[in-house]
Amino acid sequence: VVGGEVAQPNSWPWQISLQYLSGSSYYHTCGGSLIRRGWVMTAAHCVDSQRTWRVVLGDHNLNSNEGKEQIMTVSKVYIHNGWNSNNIAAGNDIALLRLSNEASLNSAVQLAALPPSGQILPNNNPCYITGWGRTQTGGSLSNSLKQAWLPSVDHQTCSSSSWWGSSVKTTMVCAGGGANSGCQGDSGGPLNCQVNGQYYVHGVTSFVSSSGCNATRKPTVFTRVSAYISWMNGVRPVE
Ligand SMILES: C[C@H](NC(=O)[C@H](CCCC[NH3+])NC(=O)C(F)(F)F)C(=O)Nc1ccc(C(F)(F)F)cc1
Repeated sequence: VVGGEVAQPNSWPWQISLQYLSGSSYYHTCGGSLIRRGWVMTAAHCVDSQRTWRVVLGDHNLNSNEGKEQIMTVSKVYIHNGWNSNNIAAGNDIALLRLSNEASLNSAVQLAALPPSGQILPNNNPCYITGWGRTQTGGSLSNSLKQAWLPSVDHQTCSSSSWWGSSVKTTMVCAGGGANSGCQGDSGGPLNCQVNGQYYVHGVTSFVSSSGCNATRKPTVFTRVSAYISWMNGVRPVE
């Protein structure tokens, strides 16, 4: 997250850290959202390589044990059939992770609220991006979870020629476009948008400009969660 501030610990209790095993250590690579006690929603581009994954719930500072963490291994990865790793602009950058155990829900670990199928946010809807991603273009990951104010940008604006043009599809949500943005390491994490006083996860962080995370008129682009509700229900039959 470029800009914004360090979040109050556990104030986004559905945010998870997706980590991969390298040698004898695990490393943060992406964010995600807990959507059922045994299921995490993340980006397909985060998990389209063969790795040993784990999910950390209830975390704030990735480098210290604060006692609220729950560490889960991943038993199965479900990547959207329409995902093409050579064409992120085609969309479908969404995946579900089946956890090996069910999370215990408490003040630090909660389920994300998902929007109704098909819901489209108006322009400039209040939203926050959260994540442990780079804090500057080319910078390092954040040790502590960050949040940044990132109001939604409607499709008409976001797909205009001086913005993202045809790289942005209607199955995506744009947000920001100014000094604040997502950045590498925030992928897969939530865009948390306030609707009628409650936060819903409307986006899965997908891409930013290759010329810089917070490039002007290149808002952070998210997979639009409301376009994938039925796909998710098909993957994980409602428990
Ligand atoms: C460096 C930048 N990285 C990204 O945007 C990566 C996703 C990369 C997936 C492929 N390895 N995502 C992020 O950094 C995220 F945190 F914002 F989500 C990037 O590649 N951006 C980008 C690439 C292609 C296109 C497009 F296809 F539209 F031409 C748009 C943006």
